[in-house]
Amino acid sequence: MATATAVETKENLGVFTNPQHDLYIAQCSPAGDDLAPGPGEVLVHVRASGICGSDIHFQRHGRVGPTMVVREEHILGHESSGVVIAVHPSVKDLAIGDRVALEGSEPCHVCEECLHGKYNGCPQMLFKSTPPVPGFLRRYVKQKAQWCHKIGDMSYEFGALLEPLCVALAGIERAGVKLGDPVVVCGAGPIGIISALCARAAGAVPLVITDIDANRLSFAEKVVPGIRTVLVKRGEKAEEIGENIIKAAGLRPSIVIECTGVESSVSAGIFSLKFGGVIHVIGVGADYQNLPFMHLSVNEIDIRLQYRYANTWPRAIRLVNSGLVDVSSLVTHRFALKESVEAFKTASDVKSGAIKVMILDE
Ligand SMILES: NC(=O)c1ccc[n+]([C@@H]2O[C@H](COP(=O)([O-])OP(=O)(O)OC[C@H]3O[C@@H](n4cnc5c(N)ncnc54)[C@H](O)[C@@H]3O)[C@@H](O)[C@H]2O)c1
Ligand SMILES: OC[C@H](O)C(O)[C@@H](O)CO
Ligand SMILES: [Zn+2]
Ligand SMILES: [Zn+2]
Repeated sequence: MATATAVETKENLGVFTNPQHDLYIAQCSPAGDDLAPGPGEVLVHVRASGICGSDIHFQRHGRVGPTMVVREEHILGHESSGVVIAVHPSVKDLAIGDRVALEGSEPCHVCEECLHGKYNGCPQMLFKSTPPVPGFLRRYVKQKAQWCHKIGDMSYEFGALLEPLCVALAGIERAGVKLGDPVVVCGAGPIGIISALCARAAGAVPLVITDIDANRLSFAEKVVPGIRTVLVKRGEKAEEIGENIIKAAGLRPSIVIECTGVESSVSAGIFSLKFGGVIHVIGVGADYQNLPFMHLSVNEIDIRLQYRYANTWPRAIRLVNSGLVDVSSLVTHRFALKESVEAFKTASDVKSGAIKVMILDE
């Protein structure tokens, strides 16, 4: 097996933010002699990376929640795929030329959560792009072979979309969606739309999606066959939104998959649910939120939440390859690595009509 020293490389460039909220492209590691992968590692040329809402959050607000805080120069990106360009001799199951999707997780493998297969709860987790761990938004990255998922001849863009699909799959599993379940998705961003695609594939019917942005709802109607929409007006009471959801669905749903993290949207989802229903919250938001406690109590509504995913990639790859979950319409904008600043502007501007913005490198 060749090592990185045999590989011809261009300048390694990364997409950075910092505590001053700048966004810039600069030289980054690994470079030069450091490009050679270490034991258990491969060197990957990152070919496609999606911009996630949390990348925008880290840049604009400097943090996600109270613990994930940008305290120094920081490389963004955790929705990436690429091609293996060098392999350490200890790695037996990857070869130069393999296309791989990169999983950002790097857990400890020995704690209780890891041993029980819930490595997303690992207290020692080093998650790429969650500060202080640098992300994948760079040209070259060294990656443990274990966290490279082979994607065969799948396109790099689809490979990058596997990450938000994994978020949605973990959501569908924890929400417990079954054939014929009436399901509501709150928020028609990428996570909401992919969750709706997954819920549909899992047999949810009827399927409703909400948003405050009419364009996002139109987009959802185009890509998720048969979905019904509810336009939420700013300042509208959660109870009213709940009623509108029930009207659109024609009944009280049994499951809400909440993909905004906005307090009024979480409450609206709760008010729409039937007795014994489940609200599964993927969205992240304010550190403390008010919920309609007594309504939850007298309706025996279960609240579940989610922190990323575990063991979802193989399933996501099968779903995309089989066409059961069609992610082909989600990418609305494409930029080259050197245009990343523009890419972030587009992804953060609601008026751009962006759903998923991809950063590509040749
Ligand atoms: N739990 C996890 O592991 C995990 C993983 C990935 C993303 N997330 C979170 O999931 C959420 C969705 O991600 P995304 O990339 O789709 O984000 P996004 O910001 O693109 O989408 C959120 C959507 O919610 C809509 N919205 C805002 N307020 C609303 C309201 N009151 N009612 C209805 N809709 C409203 C917005 O218009 C937008 O379309 C984010 O909070 C993100 O940080 C969580
Ligand atoms: O880091 C906190 C983020 O919300 C998650 O890691 C998420 O974006 C993964 O897709
Ligand atoms: Zn993300
Ligand atoms: Zn662990």
